[in-house]
Amino acid sequence: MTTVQKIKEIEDEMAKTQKNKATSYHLGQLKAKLAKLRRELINPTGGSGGGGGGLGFDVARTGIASVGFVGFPSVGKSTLMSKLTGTHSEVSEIDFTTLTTVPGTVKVHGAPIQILDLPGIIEGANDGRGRGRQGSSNVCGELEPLPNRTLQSSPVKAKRYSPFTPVARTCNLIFIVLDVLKPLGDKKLIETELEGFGIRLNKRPPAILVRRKEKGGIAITNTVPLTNIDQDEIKAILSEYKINNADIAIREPGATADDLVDVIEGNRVYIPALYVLNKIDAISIEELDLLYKIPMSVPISSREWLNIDELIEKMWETLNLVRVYTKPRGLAPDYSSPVVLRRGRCTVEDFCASIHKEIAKQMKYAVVWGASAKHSRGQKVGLDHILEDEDGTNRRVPVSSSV
Ligand SMILES: Nc1nc2c(ncn2[C@@H]2O[C@H](COP(=O)(O)OP(=O)(O)OP(=O)(O)O)[C@@H](O)[C@H]2O)c(=O)[nH]1
Ligand SMILES: [K+]
Ligand SMILES: [Mg+2]
Repeated sequence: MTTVQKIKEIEDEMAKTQKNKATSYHLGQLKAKLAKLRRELINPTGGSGGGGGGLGFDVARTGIASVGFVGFPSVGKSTLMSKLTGTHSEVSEIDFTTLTTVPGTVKVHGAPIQILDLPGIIEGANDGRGRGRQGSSNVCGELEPLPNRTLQSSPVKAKRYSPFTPVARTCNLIFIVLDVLKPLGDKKLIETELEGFGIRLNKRPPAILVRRKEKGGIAITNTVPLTNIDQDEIKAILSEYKINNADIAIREPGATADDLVDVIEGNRVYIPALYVLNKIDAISIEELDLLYKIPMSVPISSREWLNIDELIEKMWETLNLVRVYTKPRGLAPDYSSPVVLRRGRCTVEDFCASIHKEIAKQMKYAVVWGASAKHSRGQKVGLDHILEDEDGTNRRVPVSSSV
């Protein structure tokens, strides 16, 4: 039996098992088994991660942040990418027009952001057409066009896997591009596809600690009520992973068995996602009103260039970047090309490192003004000072250097 067949078998069994006290141990076991099989699929040779590996598609990465366009064929990913970045990516009404990842760059508020136009998601891993999964022959990411997918096919019968999804794991933001003229169920199918690759959308890592020990058995503590997972499930999962001695601390409200599996597997990536609802030029105002109810979504028309400003603003907010303007001594700050840092990695040291790795070593202090500084005329700060968006700092950070 192939891994894909084994996965299908477990999924079928889970679908027909009702969750109750008597079945929770069994369900916990199945969830852990499923996660292990999926890991094999991401990374067939074993080992860690699945950050792309042999299945990924190498593309030169530029800019401080990247946005990957994920979606079924012909939803308008390339139309959007081409117009947004000015980089040509073939557009046509024929499905699977884009066969490799096409990178481009768009400058938003002075920050260069890489856009990755990914090929349309493929269906049919179960019947052997989902290339890239079974062997290593697909490492270059080349694909032949496949016949049009059937829109009505049920999610259980037609599992869709794309060998390009691993690229999505490395993005800072994912645009799930949907065609508003097609069934909304496609949203769920894409989410499931990405989840299968260890991608968690619009979610934080669960606050669950698993500390393995040499001996002493299993000790479970929880600071929140366990509403979605019970002791049997926890035990089944631990046993499936052959964890016999460990302290488990659950602090995540509403933690589930899947959360626990995620923590044990450890190779999950947590990426924000926006749902880009394309082709609104082809629907009525009443239908448009309904679309606005979908959380984290932006209705647009890439062909008619409608509502793109809102999309760019949402993209900017969600990327949560920190711009730092540098100021040469005696001159006005340079507002045109900020140093762009990512939230959580935006100390003065990170700032220095992004210019030159030697700078931090020589630096005694930096002068910073803006939201993170105490006074408007500038504050002397050390390497560990955390910068805020639109802060300014002196360009000649090293006191001694000859920059
Ligand atoms: N009505 C309408 N059609 C659009 C819009 N955006 C794209 N299209 C059309 O949809 C078709 C597919 O567009 P592409 O940009 O090639 O779609 P894609 O998602 O890149 O497709 P693949 O590369 O095959 O996965 C083309 O005929 C486009 O002209 C839109 O906003 N409105
Ligand atoms: K297309
Ligand atoms: Mg395309």
